[in-house]
Amino acid sequence: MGCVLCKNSAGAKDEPPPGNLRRDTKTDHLPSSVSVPEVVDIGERKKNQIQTARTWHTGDFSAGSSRRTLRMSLSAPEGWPPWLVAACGESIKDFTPRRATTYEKLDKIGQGTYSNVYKAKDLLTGEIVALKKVRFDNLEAESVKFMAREILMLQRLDHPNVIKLQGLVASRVSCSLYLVFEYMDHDLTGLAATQGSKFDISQVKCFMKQLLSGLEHCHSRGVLHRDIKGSNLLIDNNGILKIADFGLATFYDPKQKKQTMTSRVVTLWYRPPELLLGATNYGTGVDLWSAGCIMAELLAGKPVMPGRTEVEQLHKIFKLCGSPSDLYWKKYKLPNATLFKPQHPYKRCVSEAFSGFAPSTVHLVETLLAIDPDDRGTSTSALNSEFFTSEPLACDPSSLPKYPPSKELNIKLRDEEARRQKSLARKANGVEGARRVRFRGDRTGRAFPAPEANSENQANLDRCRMLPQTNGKSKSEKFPPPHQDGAVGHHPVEEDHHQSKKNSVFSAKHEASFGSSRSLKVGEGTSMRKISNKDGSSSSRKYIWGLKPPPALGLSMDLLFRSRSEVFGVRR
Ligand SMILES: Nc1ncnc2c1ncn2[C@@H]1O[C@H](COP(=O)(O)OP(=O)(O)OP(=O)(O)O)[C@@H](O)[C@H]1O
Repeated sequence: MGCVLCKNSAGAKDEPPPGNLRRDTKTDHLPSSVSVPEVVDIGERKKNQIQTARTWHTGDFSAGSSRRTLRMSLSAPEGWPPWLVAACGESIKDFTPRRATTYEKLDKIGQGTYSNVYKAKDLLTGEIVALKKVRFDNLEAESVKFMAREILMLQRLDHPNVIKLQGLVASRVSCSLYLVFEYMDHDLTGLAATQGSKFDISQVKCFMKQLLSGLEHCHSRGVLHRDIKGSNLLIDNNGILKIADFGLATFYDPKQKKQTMTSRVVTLWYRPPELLLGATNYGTGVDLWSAGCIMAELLAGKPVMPGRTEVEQLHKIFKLCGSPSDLYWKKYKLPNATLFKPQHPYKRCVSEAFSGFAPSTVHLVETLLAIDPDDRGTSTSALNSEFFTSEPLACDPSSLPKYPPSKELNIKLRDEEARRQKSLARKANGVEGARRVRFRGDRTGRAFPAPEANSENQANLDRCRMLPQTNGKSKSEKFPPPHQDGAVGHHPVEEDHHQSKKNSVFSAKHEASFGSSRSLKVGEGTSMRKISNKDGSSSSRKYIWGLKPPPALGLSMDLLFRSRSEVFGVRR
C-alpha cells in the first residue's frame, strides 16, 4: 500500500483524529464541474489509456478539461492527489486524507470486476474495516470515473440500510485508491449458501424490509442502484442488511421525462425486461424488479431466473411472468421489440409457481415482478403492503442465526477448489476417483453466485461484436453501447418454450426446480445437451453454434427458441 502524497501536506504528518474520517457536512449535489458518463464507448479505450497516462500526475483527468481541472485543482481540498480531485471534485472535501500505512490488511474478502476487497484493521482506532481497492487497469480514465461515480453516489446517501463510505486512501505512487467501508461479515449470496436451507418467512420479511427501506432512501435521494443482487447486499453479524456497490448507480430525476440512460446495467439474472428490450428511459422500477427477483430467490431457495444470455433471460422472464401485452409494446415502443416480441403469448404463472405461500406473499412477488414497470409500485408501497403487516411478522435482525463470515467469494473459491480436486482425482484414479470427490463436494451445501453484471459469455459477445480482445476488466467492456450488442440470437438455449410448466413451481415446502436439461460446453462452438426423451430415457446431443452468421434481425423469439436444430444444426 502506498500513501497519500501531496506537495503541501506531505501526507504523513497531519494525521486525522482517530475515528473522525467523515465530517458532518454532506455534499448533496453532483458538482456541476464533474461529469460522470453513463458509459464510455469501447472505441474510446485506447484514447483513454493514452489520455490517462498523460494526465495522471497532472490531474488533467478528463479529455479537453484542462481549464476545468485547473479550476478544481486550485480549489482542491488539501492533501488529495490532483487526479482524484479532478475525478470527484468537491465531494471528497468531506474526507481527510489518511496514509495507507495506518491500515493493516488482514484478509482478502471480495473480488469485483474492478476491485479487490480486503478486511483490514484501522491501526489508529483498532476498528475492523473493509478496504475496497479500486484497480485502474492501464490507468484508464474510465475506471477512475466509475470509481468517482460510486463516491459521489455514496456521498449523497445516509441510511442504516445503505453502506457508509467512511474514508478514502489514495496513492499517487501506485495509482490506486482504497474506499474505506464499515466491515460486514456476510453478503446475502454467501449467507444463503452457508444457511444450507431456505430462510423461513419471517427471516425473508426481515431481509426484504431492510432491502426495501434502503431502496426507498436511495430513490428518495434520486439514486438508482442498477445492480441489486445478493452479493451486493451485505449483512453484518447483527443481521443488519446494507445495500453496497454503487459503481453502476446513477442520479435520476423522476420529473425529467426524457432522461436517457444506458440499458446495459443490472446483473443478468436480476435485469428487468424493459432493459433487456433496450429501454433507455426508465426509473425506480428497475431496482424493484431486482428486489422482486431477490424476494423470489429467498422464497424458492435458489435463483428463479438464471439465464445465461439475454435471449435466454428474456425467455425465462416470459415463461414465469408472461409475455408483455399489446398495450405494453405500444406504450413503451422499445428498441428490441421487433426482435423479441413472441408470436404466441406466454401465460403468466407467478401465483402458480409460488402457490404454497400466503396470498400476501404472492401478491408482493406479483407486484414486484410485474412486466410493466409502472405496475411495480414503489419501495414505499411495498413496505406498506400486507406482506409486512401480516403474521408472522418480520423477525428482529438480531435474531437471525449467526454464522462465520460468508461471502460470494468464498463460494467461488470453494467451487474452484472442488473442481481442482476433481481434476486431480481424475488424473490420479480415473473416473471412480473423480466421482468420489464430486460426492464430497455436493454435500458442502448449495451455492448460487450470480454472474457478473454482463453475464453473457464474453468471448461470444466479443466475437459477435467484432471487438478486439481485451483484458475484460473495465466497465466499458462490461457495458458496451446497445448498438454494438450482437448478443442476441445465436446462443444455445436451455429449454423449449413448450416444455411443461411443472418444473417452475416454487413450493413453500419443496425444493424448487427450474428446467430439466443441462448444458455443458465441450469446446469452442459446441455444446453438449442432455435431452430427456419421451420414453423417460435420456440422451446427449451435440450442438454446433456460433459457426453460422447471426440470425437476421427481426427473427422472432419463437424461432430462436423453437428448435436449435433448425438454427444451429444438430448431430446425434
Ligand atoms: N463493506 C464490506 N464489508 C465486507 N465485505 C465487503 C464490503 N464491501 C464489499 N465486500 C465484499 O466484496 C465483494 C465485492 O465488492 P463490490 O461489489 O463493492 O465490488 P465491485 O468491484 O463493484 O463488484 P462487482 O463486479 O460485483 O460490481 C462483495 O460482494 C462483498 O462480498
